[in-house]
Amino acid sequence: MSESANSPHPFPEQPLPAWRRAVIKVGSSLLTDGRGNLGMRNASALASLIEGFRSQGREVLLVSSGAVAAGRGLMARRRGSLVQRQALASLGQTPMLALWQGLIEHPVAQVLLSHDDLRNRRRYLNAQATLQELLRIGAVPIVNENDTVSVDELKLGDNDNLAAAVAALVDADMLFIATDTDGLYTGHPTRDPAARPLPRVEAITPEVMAMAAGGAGALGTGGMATKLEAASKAAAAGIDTALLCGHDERSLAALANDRLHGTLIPAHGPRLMARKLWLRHQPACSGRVRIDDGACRALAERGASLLPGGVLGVEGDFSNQALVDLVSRQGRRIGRGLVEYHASDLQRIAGRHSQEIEDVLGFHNGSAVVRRDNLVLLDQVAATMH
Ligand SMILES: Nc1ncnc2c1ncn2[C@@H]1O[C@H](COP(=O)(O)OP(=O)(O)O)[C@@H](O)[C@H]1O
Ligand SMILES: N[C@@H](CCC(=O)OP(=O)(O)O)C(=O)O
Repeated sequence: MSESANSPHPFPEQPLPAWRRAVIKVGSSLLTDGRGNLGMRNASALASLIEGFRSQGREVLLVSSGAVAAGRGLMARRRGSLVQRQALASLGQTPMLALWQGLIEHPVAQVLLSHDDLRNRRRYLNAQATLQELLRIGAVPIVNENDTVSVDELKLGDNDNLAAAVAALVDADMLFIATDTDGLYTGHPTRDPAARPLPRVEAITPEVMAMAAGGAGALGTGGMATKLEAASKAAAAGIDTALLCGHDERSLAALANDRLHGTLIPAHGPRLMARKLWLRHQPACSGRVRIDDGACRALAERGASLLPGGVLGVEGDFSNQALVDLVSRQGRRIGRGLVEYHASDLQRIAGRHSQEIEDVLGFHNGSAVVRRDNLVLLDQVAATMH
């Protein structure tokens, strides 16, 4: 097949940025037919591509949708209510994984994640360590949402965003989102006769998001909108994203040669440490720490750690390692970070020299209240929060 039925106008070929570790996200539309039966054809071509990358010494993680659609095929059921879809995901997950296992020669490893796993610092670090170890031993991790417990994700069709989160989690260089259309068009590719291909998108502006307003295909859930959200998060994390058609032979052959027929959304800047990304994407803080002008300057201008001497006061009851907002004397939010001391202990060492911590508290968690590698400034936070 040279041109997808969902892609009325071809995309020009362009070079891909160099990459060594990539996340490839495969949508339900590529793995199942209209009735939800799992299909070998596209999966087989994608598996060959993955094997080709592996033989070049490159690392690949797969984020695969298709569990709900496969479960639906098994039970000959419509998607139904949320709990019915969760049950279908549970039924369809094993056949979906078995499909990949039969096609990928390297060992494949099932990884089920929910957004909560990425929100909780300890679970996040555990997931990161497991994925790194799987890559180290040469396995291909196959990630999906843990649909049994992920209520919102099923409603939103969030595997695109999950793929961006996984790419950041493992410090990937590249995020490939393979779907049933060639890339981003200026309007819905089959419903809008004026829709034109966009081979490169520098920034996901509201105007670009509006192009994806047409919703998802028959089997997918998020449509282009969640793919653009994912690309925006990846770009902010310093990761390039490519949107491409996963059932177009020409597109897959080009990819094997580091060329793209699709949409490239380049990274905005250098890659950020995964730890800082995690800090940026947390929705809420447990408390506030008010800091003086000298501390504000030291954080902003010198990238310094926050020391107890710069702390004016504490609001909220938080434990050590909680995420707190750092605010100026006037109450302006400066940044956020993981705090080394419990709120009540921090209150007692506020304004003191680091050397006095042990005398005051009887113990010592280090000289900093928030260490520089556990801290992000507001302009960095604002860039990706929504
Ligand atoms: N501007 C657009 N450009 C390309 N595709 C679009 C656009 N707007 C909506 N779409 C739809 O998004 C679909 C892909 O998303 P989705 O169905 O969720 O796939 P997947 O299952 O791969 O995640 C396309 O088939 C297309 O119908
Ligand atoms: N976790 C769900 C996928 C949800 C989803 O995001 O689907 P899709 O839009 O096809 O990527 C499943 O395995 O069916």
